[in-house]
Amino acid sequence: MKTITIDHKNDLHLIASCPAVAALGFFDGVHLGHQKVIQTAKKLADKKGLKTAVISFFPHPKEIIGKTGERVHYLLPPAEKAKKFSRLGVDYFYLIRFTPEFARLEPKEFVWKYLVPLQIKHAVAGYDFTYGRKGKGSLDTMEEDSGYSITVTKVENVERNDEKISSTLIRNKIQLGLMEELPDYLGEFYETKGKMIRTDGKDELILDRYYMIPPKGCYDVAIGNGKEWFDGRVLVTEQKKIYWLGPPIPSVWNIFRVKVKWISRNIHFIPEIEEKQTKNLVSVHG
Ligand SMILES: Cc1cc2nc3c(=O)[nH]c(=O)nc-3n(C[C@H](O)[C@H](O)[C@H](O)COP(=O)(O)O)c2cc1C
Ligand SMILES: Nc1ncnc2c1ncn2[C@@H]1O[C@H](COP(=O)(O)OP(=O)(O)OP(=O)(O)O)[C@@H](O)[C@H]1O
Repeated sequence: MKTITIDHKNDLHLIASCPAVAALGFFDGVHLGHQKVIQTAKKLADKKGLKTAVISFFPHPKEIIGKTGERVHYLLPPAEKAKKFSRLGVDYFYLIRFTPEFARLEPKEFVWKYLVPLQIKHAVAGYDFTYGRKGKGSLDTMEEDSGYSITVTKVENVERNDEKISSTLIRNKIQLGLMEELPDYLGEFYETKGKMIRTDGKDELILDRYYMIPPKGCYDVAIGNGKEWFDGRVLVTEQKKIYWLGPPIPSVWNIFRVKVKWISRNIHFIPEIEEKQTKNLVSVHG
């Protein structure tokens, strides 16, 4: 898969792309609803003999046009989103820099300045996808906006428990520490990346940017070093610091860079007691 970052300086006619079916949207977390949209685009592309593209944005539109200072709690950094797209069989990931200037484009301007030069022949999105200034464009307006050069497919909502799966719903679950419920929405456990560092005799996990950390509590997790997974427990403190609680990690493990799969909140461990104990931890390495 080719990732192409686009800002207003790019001349899109010079980008080496092929005619494609594009899935459109922000796709934070690449949850099961997003996967359905991308799989639909892929199937249609295969049928039409075209490439599959995802057109997305960064940062999140809310950070640019929302109330000043509004912070979006991202589920995944763009590079991890890209890996998930690649696994779904996407050929081109066009990542457009969302700027105030870009947000002001009228729906038609977006279609003619971006979709047409990128050779998008067919667009796929969910019912609630919008584009252009004040989100005035939708799949219902895209065919006309493009002078009927782009056809569209609207994907039915993917639901769980009578509710539309959404990035917002997943963010809310994480904020409540309901990590064990996430596979129902993501199709797998929530996975984050970071580094494990030793500070004051304790092993602290520092997540990379653009991931969410659940609230204060003890969690069962699995950490991965790229080859294998190791089960253990972490403590998340009020200040969102994450400490490894054990069991001791085999010393042969290179654990500087780690993946962390958040499995469930462990209600048998009380954060206050664990926090006191971490103060006495000397080493968790075997
Ligand atoms: C060219 C363009 C301009 C946009 N301008 C606005 C805007 O003025 N206000 C707004 O709330 N959203 C704006 N958006 C964001 C869209 O409404 C929408 O959130 C975005 O395309 C992602 O779709 P999704 O939320 O369905 O994933 C714009 C999007 C595009 C592509
Ligand atoms: N549950 C779903 N079923 C089908 N399509 C979906 C679903 N959720 C989102 N989509 C579609 O996937 C694309 C990306 O959507 P978007 O990033 O807005 O997801 P979202 O989960 O609704 O996010 P948020 O909660 O931040 O609004 C859009 O085309 C959107 O319509």
